[in-house]
Amino acid sequence: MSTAASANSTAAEAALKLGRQARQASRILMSAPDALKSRALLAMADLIQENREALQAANAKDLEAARNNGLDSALVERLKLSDKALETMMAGLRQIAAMPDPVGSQSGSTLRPNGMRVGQMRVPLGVIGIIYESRPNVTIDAAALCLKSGNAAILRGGSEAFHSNQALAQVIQAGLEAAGLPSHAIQVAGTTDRALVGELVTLTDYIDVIIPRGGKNLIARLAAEAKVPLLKHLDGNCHVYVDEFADLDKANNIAFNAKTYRYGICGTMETLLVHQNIAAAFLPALAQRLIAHGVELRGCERAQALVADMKPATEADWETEYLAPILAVRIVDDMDSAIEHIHRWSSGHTESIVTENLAKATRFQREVDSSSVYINLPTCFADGFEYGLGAEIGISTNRLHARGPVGLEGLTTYKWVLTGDGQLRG
Ligand SMILES: NC(=O)C1=CN([C@@H]2O[C@H](COP(=O)(O)OP(=O)(O)OC[C@H]3O[C@@H](n4cnc5c(N)ncnc54)[C@H](OP(=O)(O)O)[C@@H]3O)[C@@H](O)[C@H]2O)C=CC1
Ligand SMILES: N[C@@H](CCC(=O)OP(=O)(O)O)C(=O)O
Repeated sequence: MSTAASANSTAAEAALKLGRQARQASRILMSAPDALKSRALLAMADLIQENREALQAANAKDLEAARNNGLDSALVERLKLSDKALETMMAGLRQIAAMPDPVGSQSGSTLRPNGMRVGQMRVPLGVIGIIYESRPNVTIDAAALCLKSGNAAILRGGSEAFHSNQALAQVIQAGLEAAGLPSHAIQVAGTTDRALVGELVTLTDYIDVIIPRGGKNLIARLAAEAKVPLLKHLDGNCHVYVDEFADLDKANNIAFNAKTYRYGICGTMETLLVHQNIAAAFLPALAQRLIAHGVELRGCERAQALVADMKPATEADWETEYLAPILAVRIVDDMDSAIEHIHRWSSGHTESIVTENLAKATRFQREVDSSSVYINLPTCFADGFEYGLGAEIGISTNRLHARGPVGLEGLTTYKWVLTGDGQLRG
């Protein structure tokens, strides 16, 4: 067997093992009592606290390798298990433990003329495979949300976070054991081999949904190879449109926050659209503030005429998710042109309008077809915790079955439940 063929057969075996174990665990997890699931989550939070040093030591290995490999600073930042990141992870686990269990809740009960009752019951999706970026907090957020919603999970994080994720896997395993839940309920892939991803996405007997969080490279592969349904969490080419009726101070702060809160997250504004009537009054001051903060601006000709230090933007800039201190700027004739630009170039993640005109704001919110559409808010609010979901698996850019930040409810589906008293059909 050639080396490549042998690597693939190893990946196939590893994927099959993960899938089988997950399916077995999911049968138990589907009907596990909330008290046990919450006990496991609280145990994981305590274990993070107790193992802070070991977790940060594992993370230090990843950080050193990342710096040696010249990883971009925004990406190094999201890789870091700082004290604050650990605190946030523990808070998230405790918060999710305290949330109501969606599994088993019933809704929409109606009484049919023949006396039978028809309703719906929330049930887990089953086994979820998650392929995500090099961001260790996602390992805990995803584990917590999947467990609480009764789903078994196979987690495949980015290769730069390998040591951190292996250390977190031990915390997850110990937490499951402490609650007497199957240890395969949440499995963290023990390899960075991308061949495993290729195998996992074909395991239709064992995996019900794959959630890919990532960029164009990942999705190109999955679009070609996946047989398991995908709940895509893809790139965020997000826009802020500053309308002619905007409060300019408010708009300045919103645009600045949308770009600079964190450059590496998918909710970061990548293109600013400005109505021509307020461009001269608005753009130079914001540009000065952004440039002083280290942001490079690339603009259309009209924007360049207003800001000296602006490079020319090309079509590639309208399309690019920089995830970096770079912002594309375009002056538009009116709101319709802004919406047209968004529909042409947006990735359907998150967009925002800044205006004091309620009618225009409402029309923008209705007509822009992205998973989240804001009025007078920065796009970096695209986050499950900020939406009150406790945490998020990510931001779904799918149209089905969940859109935007996906929390517990997004990880469930429903079954119809009917109750009668011997009614017969026909
Ligand atoms: N909508 C959302 O919720 C989210 C969207 N994103 C988007 O992700 C992108 C940035 O993250 P980034 O880390 O660069 O994403 P990547 O797409 O490079 O990586 C994400 C994951 O996919 C894996 N991967 C990438 N390409 C392949 C492939 N061809 N075959 C198998 N596995 C692959 C990576 O593994 P490996 O480590 O081997 O490269 C990693 O685990 C941005 O576009 C961002 O907006 C990110 C997070 C959440
Ligand atoms: N929603 C999260 C970010 C999610 C996300 O995709 O981040 P990243 O992995 O940096 O692209 C937040 O706002 O912190």
